[in-house]
Amino acid sequence: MSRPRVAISGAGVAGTVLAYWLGKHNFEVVVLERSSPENQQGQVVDIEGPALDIVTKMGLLDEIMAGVTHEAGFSLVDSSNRTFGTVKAGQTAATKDIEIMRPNLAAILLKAANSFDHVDLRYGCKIIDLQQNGSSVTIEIRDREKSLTSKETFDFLVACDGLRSSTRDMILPATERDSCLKPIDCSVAFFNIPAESQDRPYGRCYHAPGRRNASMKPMTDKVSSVYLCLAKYDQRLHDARQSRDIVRQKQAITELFGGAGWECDRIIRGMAQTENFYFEELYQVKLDKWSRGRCVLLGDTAYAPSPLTGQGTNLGILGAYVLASKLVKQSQQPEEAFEEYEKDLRQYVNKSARFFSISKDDKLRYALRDASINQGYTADGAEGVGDHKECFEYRRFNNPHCPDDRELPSFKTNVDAFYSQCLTLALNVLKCLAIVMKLGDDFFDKITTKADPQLRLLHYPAIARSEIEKPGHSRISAHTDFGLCTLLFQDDIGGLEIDAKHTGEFTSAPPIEGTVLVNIGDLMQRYTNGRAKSTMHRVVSPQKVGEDEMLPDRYSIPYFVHPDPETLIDPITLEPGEVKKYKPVNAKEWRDYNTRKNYGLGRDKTSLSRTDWEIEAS
Ligand SMILES: O=C(O)CCC(=O)C(=O)O
Ligand SMILES: [Fe+2]
Repeated sequence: MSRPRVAISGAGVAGTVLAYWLGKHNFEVVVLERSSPENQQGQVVDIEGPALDIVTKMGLLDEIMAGVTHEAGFSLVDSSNRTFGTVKAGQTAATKDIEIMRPNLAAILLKAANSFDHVDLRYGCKIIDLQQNGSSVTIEIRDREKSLTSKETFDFLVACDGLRSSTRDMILPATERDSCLKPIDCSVAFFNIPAESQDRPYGRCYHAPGRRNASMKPMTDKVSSVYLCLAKYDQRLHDARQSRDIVRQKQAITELFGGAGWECDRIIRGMAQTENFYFEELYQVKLDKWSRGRCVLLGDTAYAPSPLTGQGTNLGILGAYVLASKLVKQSQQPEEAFEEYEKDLRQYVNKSARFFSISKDDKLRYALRDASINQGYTADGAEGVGDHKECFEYRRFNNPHCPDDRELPSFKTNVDAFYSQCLTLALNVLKCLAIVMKLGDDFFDKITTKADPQLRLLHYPAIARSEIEKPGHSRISAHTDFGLCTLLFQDDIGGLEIDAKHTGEFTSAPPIEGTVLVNIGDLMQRYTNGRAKSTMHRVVSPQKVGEDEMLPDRYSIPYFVHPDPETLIDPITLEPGEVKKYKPVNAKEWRDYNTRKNYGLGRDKTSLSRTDWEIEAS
């Protein structure tokens, strides 16, 4: 049997790791890279979790360790370079154990892939057309150096030529080409500038007004690496990006960051001189399916989490390894191998799916046990047999039943990072609510200094429509949330419905890309003496259900915002003679009471009678 012949477009991290593993298993591999070897771009990347195990298996750990940057940690600085906080390496996600310059990592991986005779790396080569039939893919390759165009046939093709992959455009149907790129309204530039003594040992990060951020990391004695970021859409930057004109891009950035404080003027002077300059508007890539026939997508080309997550490299390495292992097992049925690769890897791309995919016994090791520590796993049926869901509750202070990063690689780190972002957003949402309710804009600040809100990862397993539409059944039945407010993140399956005025009439609240839904909770209703009404909501069948009449898995993440535990929620009256509609409640007792009630966990131990706690549904 002849060995399988595979084309890989893109010699980045994912492409070279794949070439290595397929080469090791005797595949004939042709890697096509449009740029030249010395033209590898990129700044610092982290390697962690399963990706670290993979490079270790490749025997590359020592070489990678020799090339790591030596950053002692990260300081937050003000406009005069005064430090107002430092986080040492290893204490946070900001400085990882293994941080390496992307071009250095790429060179190490490339050398490893190149060690096999039957791996052929071709630079300056671009795929300009492709055709596939049921058993092979024929691609037309343009070799820039030789000014030649040739056609070659392969058993399959793997596209991993980046976020804006042109090979992907040839593989996907026209309707999906642009729609898979999701802008996140954030632009970044990175480049190196001459080092100065203050650049080490700590990386430094400076926030300037107007959603601007400048960060610097120590690289070598000679150079430091700079990141500039604007966290909003900007027309000038957008036009400059579209023009592909580096002079114009540098000009737009100079206008934006010149005079912004800290070392921004030094940075701008350095940027004017630097050759290694990269500027990009950030996107995520999201696709329902990563393969078409004999062609498959890998790494950022298929699933780009955006560079801000720091996960792109790790997912690229992991994806390449998983794809190689499936192809080695099933080289004669690549379509099946592609499906298995996708099934396995999606768990890592969708972080909450990662937790729910472990065995039920393992999940139960992290079970929620105590209402006063509302944290841990709850299985399908725990909140009543009519609901069809499983949850993992996560808190920042009371978090004893959470798998650590060794038990479930990267899980806690990822959820933690997301949790902090939610907390910042939640406190800002509360501020807005306080302003509109004329309570004074720091009203909620005073009662959220040690707040321990609850992030809930929710999984609604795939289920037949007939099952969910039986009387008394839903994905989650109609209810109000019991905290102050809830930030609700949903995937794109749909099915959430809302009855904001408690009239019994529900309207659909479909997911809107890039938005977060905010529910008012019962505690806010009590606190505002009924001025703000808690949002009644439920999750039922989505408006469109596939021909098989099955509801697919649905994932959502509510973030329930609770005040400091000792807060007394005594209704605020604003009008003369206004009568309080609710008795005062202690925030912790309220939270415990409702948790116990929802999960049927033990008896109510408070002195108040049940009626004191209930909040009317109308
Ligand atoms: O999954 C959803 O969209 C809603 C979840 C929810 O309402 C809850 O967990 O309280
Ligand atoms: Fe809810």
